[in-house]
Amino acid sequence: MKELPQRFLDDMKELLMDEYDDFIKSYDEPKTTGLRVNTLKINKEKLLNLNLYSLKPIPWADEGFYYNEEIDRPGKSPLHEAGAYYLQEPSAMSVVPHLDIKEGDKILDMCAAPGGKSTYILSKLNDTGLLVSNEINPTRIRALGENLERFGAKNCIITNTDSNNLRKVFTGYFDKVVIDAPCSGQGMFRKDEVAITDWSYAKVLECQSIQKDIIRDGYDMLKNGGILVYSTCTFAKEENEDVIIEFISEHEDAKLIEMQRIWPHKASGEGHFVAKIQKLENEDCNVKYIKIKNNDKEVKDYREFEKKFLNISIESRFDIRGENLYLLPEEHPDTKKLKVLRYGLHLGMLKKNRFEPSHALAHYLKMEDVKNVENFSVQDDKILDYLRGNTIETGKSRGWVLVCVEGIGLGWGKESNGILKNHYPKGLRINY
Ligand SMILES: C[S@@+](CC[C@H](N)C(=O)[O-])C[C@H]1O[C@@H](n2cnc3c(N)ncnc32)[C@H](O)[C@@H]1O
Repeated sequence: MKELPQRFLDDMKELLMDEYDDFIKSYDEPKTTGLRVNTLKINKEKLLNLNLYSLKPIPWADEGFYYNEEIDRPGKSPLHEAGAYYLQEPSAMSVVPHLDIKEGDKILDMCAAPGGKSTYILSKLNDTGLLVSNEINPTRIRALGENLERFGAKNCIITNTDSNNLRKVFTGYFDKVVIDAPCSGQGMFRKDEVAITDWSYAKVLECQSIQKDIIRDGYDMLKNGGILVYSTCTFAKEENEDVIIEFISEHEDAKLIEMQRIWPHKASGEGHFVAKIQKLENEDCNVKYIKIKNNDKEVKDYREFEKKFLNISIESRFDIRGENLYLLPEEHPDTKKLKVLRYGLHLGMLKKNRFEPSHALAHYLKMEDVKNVENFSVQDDKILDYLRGNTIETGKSRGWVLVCVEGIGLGWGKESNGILKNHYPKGLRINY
């Protein structure tokens, strides 16, 4: 490993005192790796029974497991492509449990890309409530979009803006806000040498200034009694306790519920800081809602697709943008002042006299929701062939078919003359 910066070592010595030597020794250990089960798609027992990886439970996350990257490759599995789990650094899984999510909660993830916390929130919401998943960086937001799509939830809006713009739209609205703040990334040193090269004390102070701004904005967006969870993957006190203590001292009605650290020399994880704050003041909510139009005529082709190929009928909460048909979330705040990447579930395209289902819909539907299904075991090479973009010989001619792995939707195929034409998106096809 690269040499650690002297300023970092001096600060850690001052902070950790007698524990400092153990902390430094932890840098000789291999980095930890984890996966988190998406309970919207598969339960833990089923994944464990498939016996694919050497999984060990992560103590602070019910859905989380350590895997051994020397022998396991969970990122290269059709189950990963199907959104059955998300690969996440184990200590980062400690954040969402602090939100104590209840079904129906309205939640904001303010710094969301690539989606570690947002995907966990979607599993916990169990397709109820609302998640607004925001990312300021227009490049990083692409990975966020793909990861959230794979998780297959309908009540989700993805925005691309800063905390100040969000605050103007959502003051006093959310039950829970999570701020996984941009930080100087000291907890990344063991897994990424670039994090060591990029680090400087100036960066600590620069991040602290951003952190102070975004925590204020995040707090304004909570309703009375709402919970804010602030986290970082850095060890610097300046970016953790100092930010929280200054914030609490400036907000009489903010109650600090807890602050917790995961240290790499005390637990199996790269390290994380989490603070939980409750808002005990009334804030007028300024949110307006989108008016839902009656568009039965425009969605006629979609309804025909539904009758022919699905066993369910989706609620009439449609939004049509050009050829694109969306299902609005149950809670549908008006976000026209914000840059929005995704507003609810993309159902597909309204083409001339026909409807073409989207990849997002394939991830959303359960196997039993669809009339025509080709379901493969994860060990079957045909599923890899499908993910590579190849056609499948089925001997049937049923039209739209949902291709599944272990009962989880992966993507569409269109069947005619005994051949299933591949509709797995070109940009997502695998090369292994
Ligand atoms: C620690 S990462 C988030 C990781 C993510 N929560 C996860 O679990 O996958 C911090 C994110 O904050 C974003 N960010 C940077 N400055 C920001 C700002 N002023 N407001 C909101 N987000 C910001 C960064 O682009 C980065 O994606």
